[in-house]
Amino acid sequence: MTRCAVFGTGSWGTAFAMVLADAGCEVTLWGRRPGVVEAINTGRTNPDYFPGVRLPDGVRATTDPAEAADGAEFTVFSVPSQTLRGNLSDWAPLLADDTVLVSLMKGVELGTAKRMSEVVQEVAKAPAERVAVLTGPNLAKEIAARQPAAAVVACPDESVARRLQTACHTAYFRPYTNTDVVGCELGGAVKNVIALAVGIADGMGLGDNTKASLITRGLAETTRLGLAMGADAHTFAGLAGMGDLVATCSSPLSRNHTFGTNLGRGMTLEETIAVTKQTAEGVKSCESVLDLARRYDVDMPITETVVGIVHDGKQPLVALKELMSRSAKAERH
Ligand SMILES: NC(=O)C1=CN([C@@H]2O[C@H](COP(=O)(O)OP(=O)(O)OC[C@H]3O[C@@H](n4cnc5c(N)ncnc54)[C@H](O)[C@@H]3O)[C@@H](O)[C@H]2O)C=CC1
Ligand SMILES: O=C(CO)COP(=O)(O)O
Repeated sequence: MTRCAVFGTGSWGTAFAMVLADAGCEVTLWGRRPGVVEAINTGRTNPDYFPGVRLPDGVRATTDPAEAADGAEFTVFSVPSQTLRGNLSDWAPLLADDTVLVSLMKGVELGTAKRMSEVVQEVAKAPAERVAVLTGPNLAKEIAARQPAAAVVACPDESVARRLQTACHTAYFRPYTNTDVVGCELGGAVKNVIALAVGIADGMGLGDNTKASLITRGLAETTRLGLAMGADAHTFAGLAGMGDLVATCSSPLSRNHTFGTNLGRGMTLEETIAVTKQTAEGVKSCESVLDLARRYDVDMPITETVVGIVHDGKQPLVALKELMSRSAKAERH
């Protein structure tokens, strides 16, 4: 039986552990909080994230990272992007040389502007061919309810992507393979920033034309950055790009969307952070995405606007007026 380790008992770590177990794997979840680990092992549920959802028998949990990592063919990471480097420094010595390292995370590291697979490669000293990412329109609560969804598993070594595809393929979860890791990761990280923008617009009471325009132009700026970084344009028209934008920008389940809505309704940043219980990656990653845009000399006006509102205290109405008063352009430039 395929053994998997999943580091992180939050929303997505737990739901993806369920997917792996439903696909026939034996999964050990690592969690830092003993109460959650105990509840998973004895109550067969994760009450903090999915109360009432029974976890498959193939999932157990531990607070011991060595126990989680032991014998894992796939080692999956699902902690907040900004803590991964610190976490993985502790775990790296425990990981087998041949385990496939899988990132579920949709963020870009502050300061270094590195994608999560780059952080994994660097800290675990693993070649790119042994590092994979999983992304796409996968709101954890819907996956935990076993509603049908598709995803992308990306790795430069397609045979590794195929192995991961098999490991997480169930009747309700349909993963496709891709070798464009850069495009897949950027799609996931930048859509969180665009979801903040759409949420802000929703909170301001704006309608569907505004939403569609932000999604479409958001995809245009994601693609521009991706092309500058060597990604394949087709990736952005797929599940990692358009697919995840549609899910995240339209769903009240999205933490990024909800975060933006609260800001758009007039909450301060501090008030919004206080009511946000789970990880909204775009709040920090909007700055690192803008950092990438500057490093690659790419124009990303929506991302810039989000940074202005979230970090520089710009009023949404003022920011929106500035965005709309940019010079007229060709749709493709
Ligand atoms: N929730 C979702 O629907 C989806 C989330 N993702 C991505 O998955 C990643 C994880 O997000 P979620 O599980 O949703 O977040 P979450 O907030 O639900 O869970 C995060 C987990 O990390 C733990 N954690 C927090 N700080 C930590 C630290 N310093 N060291 C170690 N562990 C720490 C928390 O205790 C929690 O178990 C993010 O990058 C997110 O973008 C991707 C697809 C879907
Ligand atoms: O990535 C997600 C869905 O694919 C989840 O989005 P949020 O992190 O905004 O909840």
